[in-house]
Amino acid sequence: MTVGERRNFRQNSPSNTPKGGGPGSGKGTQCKRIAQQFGYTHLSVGEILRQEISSGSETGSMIQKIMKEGKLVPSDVTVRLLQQAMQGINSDKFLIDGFPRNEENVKAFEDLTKMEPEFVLYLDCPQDEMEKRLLSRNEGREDDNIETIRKRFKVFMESTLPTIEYYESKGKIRKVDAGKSVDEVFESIKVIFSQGKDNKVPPSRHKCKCLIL
Ligand SMILES: Nc1ncnc2c1ncn2[C@@H]1O[C@H](COP(=O)(O)OP(=O)(O)O)[C@@H](O)[C@H]1O
Ligand SMILES: O=c1ccn([C@@H]2O[C@H](COP(=O)(O)OP(=O)(O)O)[C@@H](O)[C@H]2O)c(=O)[nH]1
Ligand SMILES: [Mg+2]
Repeated sequence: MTVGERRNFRQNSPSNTPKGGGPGSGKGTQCKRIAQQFGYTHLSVGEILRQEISSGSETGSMIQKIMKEGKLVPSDVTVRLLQQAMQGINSDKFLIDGFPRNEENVKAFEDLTKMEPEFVLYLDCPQDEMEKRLLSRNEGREDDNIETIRKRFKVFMESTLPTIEYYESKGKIRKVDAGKSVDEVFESIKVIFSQGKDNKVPPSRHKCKCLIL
C-alpha cells in the first residue's frame, strides 16, 4: 500500500481500526494455547532473537543493544533467524508470534520466504493494561522496565500499526479484545481458529499464520 493509499484507508476505516495492542497484549500466553489446541508450531520471534543474544555472537550483541532501546532489529537479520528456525521443522502450520512489526519486516518476509499468512491475529488491548502486565511479568527481561516499555509502545504505534493497516486492507486482520482474562481472550480466539479457510488465497500459499501485537 502506498502512503497515499494508506492515508485514504485510514480516513475511510471502519470504527474498529486498531488503536491499542502491542507489547504485553498476551501474544505468548495465547500462542501456547493455540499451538496446543490447534496443532500449530509456535515461533516467537522475540524468543528467537533472545536465543541469538544468549549464543554470545556478534549479531547477538547488536540485537541486545537494539532490544534494550525498544527498537526493531533490521529485517534481514530477523527474517534470516526466523527462516533458520523454520527450516528444521516439518510443518506448514506456523504460528509466528510478534512479527512482522513494520513494513520492512513484511517486505523481507514476503520476498525471502514467499509465504503469505492465512490471517493475522491482532490482540487489541488498552495500553495501561499492557503496562501493568509487563511490569509484573517477572521473566527478568532487560526490556521490561518502564523506560523501555514506553519506547516499545511508541514503536508499536509508529511502525506496527501501519503493518496492521496493510493486512487490514487485504482483509486478513482478525481482531480480538485482549483486555479480558486469559480464558475469555482464548474463547474469542478459538472461534477464529475454528472458522473455515479463506478461499481467496490458494491453499499452497497457506503456509503460516502470523500473530501480531
Ligand atoms: N489476559 C490476560 N490477563 C492478565 N494477564 C495476562 C493476560 N495475558 C497475559 N497475561 C500476563 O501478562 C504478561 C504478558 O503476557 P505475554 O503473553 O508475555 O504478552 P506478550 O507476548 O504480548 O508480550 C505475562 O506475565 C502474562 O502471564
Ligand atoms: O520481529 C521482531 C520481534 C521482536 N523484536 C525485538 O524484540 C523485542 C521483544 O519482542 P517480543 O515479541 O519478545 O516482546 P513482547 O511483545 O512479547 O513483549 C522487541 O521490542 C524488539 O526489540 C524485533 O526487533 N523484531
Ligand atoms: Mg511475547
